[in-house]
Amino acid sequence: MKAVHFGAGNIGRGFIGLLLHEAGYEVVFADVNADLIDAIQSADSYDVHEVGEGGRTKTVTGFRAINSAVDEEALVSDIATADIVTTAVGPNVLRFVAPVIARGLLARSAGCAPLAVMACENAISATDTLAAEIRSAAGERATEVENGAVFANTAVDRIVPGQDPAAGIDVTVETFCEWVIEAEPFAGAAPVIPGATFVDALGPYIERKLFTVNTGHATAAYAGFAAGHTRIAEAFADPAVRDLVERVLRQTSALLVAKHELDPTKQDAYREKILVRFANDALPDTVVRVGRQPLRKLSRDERFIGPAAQLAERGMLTDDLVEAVGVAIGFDVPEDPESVEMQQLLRDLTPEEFVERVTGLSADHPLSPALVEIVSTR
Ligand SMILES: NC(=O)c1ccc[n+]([C@@H]2O[C@H](COP(=O)([O-])OP(=O)(O)OC[C@H]3O[C@@H](n4cnc5c(N)ncnc54)[C@H](O)[C@@H]3O)[C@@H](O)[C@H]2O)c1
Ligand SMILES: O=P(O)(O)OC[C@@H](O)[C@@H](O)[C@H](O)[C@H](O)CO
Repeated sequence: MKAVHFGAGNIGRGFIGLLLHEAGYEVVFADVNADLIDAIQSADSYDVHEVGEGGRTKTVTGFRAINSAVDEEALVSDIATADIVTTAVGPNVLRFVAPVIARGLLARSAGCAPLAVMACENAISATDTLAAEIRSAAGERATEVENGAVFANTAVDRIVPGQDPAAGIDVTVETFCEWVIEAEPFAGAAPVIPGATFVDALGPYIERKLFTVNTGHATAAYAGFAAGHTRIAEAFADPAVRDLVERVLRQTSALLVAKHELDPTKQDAYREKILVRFANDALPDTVVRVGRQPLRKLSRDERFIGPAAQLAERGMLTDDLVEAVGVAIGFDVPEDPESVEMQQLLRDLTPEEFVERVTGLSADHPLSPALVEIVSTR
């Protein structure tokens, strides 16, 4: 069995690659980072170090690596004979990996089993986005790629921080992990991945994950950055940062309970477990990594505006989320291109224009006035 995985970075090596290996797949990592690909190609194994309570070290073997920027033919040939294609490249990169996946799908032999395609990104319906890009890349042959693949959305949860360059290709991760995959597209023939959970409806899972783990994480990052902290655990130990995170997550939990009819007690327990994960001092995670790409994080369906807009539409409280957005726009990190662009937009646009451009909300949306006000005060 073979899986081609795009993105040999933190989550690629530290989570998806590990679980696919444990499920018995040969993993072919595809990445555009030449140094990383060289390092993976010259290794026979790498270690995934889980840190925190009960942490263990797991070893991954049986992988190969392809530089997808220079060796597209090899990649097409591996996709043509693979069972699974996964991605962990970032939601904005999906359109760049779609054409080669389309080529690989079109190169498959007639009669071979459909290729399972699963995007493992922090975004709602990321596989649907990837599928649309693959169909578009296939042009007139879109029906052929559609018939040759099963596209399944997923939700992935494991905090994998940036890695110490001295660690080589080994990865340090938290002990917790959860990979939830929608079962329905497989029509009863889902791949066997013991570390993953297949569910009938992914919607509640991805929103619960993105609007709890990621909303809280980003709030800790932006408030931590504003308070001068470097590491997430250090930021989260700051009572003012923790207070904002807890308030924000009470608001997103109210939405999740109301919208998905989650058991409030279970959602409280889920939230508390996440707060413990943020406090994991053994995890060398930074506010700069967690806050990365603030324009993506402040976009319409993402971790702040997604829940806040839905709360506002339901007439529910949004003040803590709006406060967090006000803190987020202070994220000023010269090495993060989206942070630089956001600061430029703040200088160039009126608050009304900034809110419309960045959040995608029109002026008549019930959340817009509060956002315009918070942007005006910064
Ligand atoms: N790190 C985490 O804690 C975590 C947890 C859950 C989900 N995620 C999600 O996983 C995805 C990846 O995050 P990450 O933290 O692993 O990032 P990362 O930067 O460590 O890894 C991304 C990898 O993708 C590669 N890449 C970029 N463009 C590419 C292309 N065109 N083709 C092939 N490879 C390409 C990069 O070189 C890099 O190695 C994101 O969507 C993120 O939100 C991350
Ligand atoms: O990957 P991003 O940029 O969408 O979000 C940063 C972190 O919040 C994220 O990577 C978490 O560590 C992860 O989502 C935990 O499952």
